[in-house]
Amino acid sequence: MPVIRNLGRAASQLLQSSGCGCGMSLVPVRAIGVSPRQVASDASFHSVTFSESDHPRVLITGGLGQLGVGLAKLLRKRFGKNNVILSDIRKPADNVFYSGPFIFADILDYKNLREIVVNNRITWLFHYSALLSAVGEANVPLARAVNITGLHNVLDIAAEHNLRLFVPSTIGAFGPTSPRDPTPDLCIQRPRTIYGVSKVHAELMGEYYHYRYGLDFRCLRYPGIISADSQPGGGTTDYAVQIFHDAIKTGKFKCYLRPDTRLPMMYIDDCLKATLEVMEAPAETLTMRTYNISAMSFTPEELAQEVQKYVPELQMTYNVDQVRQAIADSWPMNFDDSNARRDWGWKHDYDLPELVTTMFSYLGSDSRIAQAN
Ligand SMILES: NC(=O)c1ccc[n+]([C@@H]2O[C@H](COP(=O)([O-])OP(=O)(O)OC[C@H]3O[C@@H](n4cnc5c(N)ncnc54)[C@H](O)[C@@H]3O)[C@@H](O)[C@H]2O)c1
Ligand SMILES: C[C@@H](O)[C@H](N)C(=O)O
Repeated sequence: MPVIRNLGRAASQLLQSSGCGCGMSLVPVRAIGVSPRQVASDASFHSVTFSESDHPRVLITGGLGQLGVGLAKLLRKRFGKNNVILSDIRKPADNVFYSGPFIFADILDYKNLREIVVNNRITWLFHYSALLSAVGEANVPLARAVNITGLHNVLDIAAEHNLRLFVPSTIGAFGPTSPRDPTPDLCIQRPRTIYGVSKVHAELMGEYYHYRYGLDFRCLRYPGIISADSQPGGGTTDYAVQIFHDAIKTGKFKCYLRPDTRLPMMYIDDCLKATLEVMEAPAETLTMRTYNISAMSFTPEELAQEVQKYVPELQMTYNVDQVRQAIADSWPMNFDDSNARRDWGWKHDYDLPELVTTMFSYLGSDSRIAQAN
């Protein structure tokens, strides 16, 4: 059992050399068939040290959802195709499979995830696996497992292997007792969805691991994200993507939120740009480890008016879904992201008109609109 012997040796060396005796530099390592042990956060038997000039070796979990494929594309452009591994528990489409490394990774399988990190010498991990707000309410036990147990696996592996870890949070981490207009970074967070509860837990656990074990944890609270070439995975803000597809295909859209429901939203390119920027920001510029980011806020009515500039005949009707409406009514209306703008220079590129123009230029080319012109 050489690995176990090494772990034991490292732990006892560290305990002996720990100056303050308070164990602050220890990271939690799970049992490998024996009782849990502690090893130095800079233990070298699993992690590989890279020089400053080397590219990170990246793993993206839950990478086949709305955001992961776009993130992989951006990171591969920056760090090289083979330095970015996309993973999920689903089967990738051909174009995704052939665009760069893809691997099966179930975040609930701790040992397999650990093996992937070790064998591929991962140094940065983007943890995208999650059940979003609406699907989470429909299956609370699964959401609890994926969003909370899965996060625990990722945190322990990241701490053990000195990874830089990005975990996205969300506007959904706030609740009805939070200030909603605007919502600052630090305020009451009492969300009423399992999704929101799990994201507050992720923020707090990540920050705790940062202060307790030195984990390089970075987190952004995303607004609802709008993308043209990927579908949302079952959230409350999905209507703002679907409206474009339905307007183009049928000229009609039935919205499940009330016309005056205001929520913060963002175009995917801004979201991914912010994610890379905060991961590359020098640690000393980060006065916090969890930041709000913002670009625009609109209601279904305002979005419809903007869409009607491209599809004037769009017929918008409303059939309110009580579950999603209650969620939206408890979320921020406007997001205060002044700390991100001050600390690491966050700046969005897309406002509402720019977003709508971009969506139609992606989706509109072989649509009814194009045929009519
Ligand atoms: N899309 C948004 O509007 C938005 C907004 C705020 C925050 N976020 C966060 O960004 C991240 C990515 O969001 P998304 O929209 O791409 O989500 P998504 O729902 O589209 O994709 C999530 C992915 O997780 C995978 N997954 C589920 N169970 C898994 C498991 N056991 N192991 C590994 N993978 C598993 C799913 O197969 C899916 O591909 C999530 O953490 C989400 O909370 C998204
Ligand atoms: C806002 C976000 O976290 C996600 N799009 C949801 O609606 O659940």
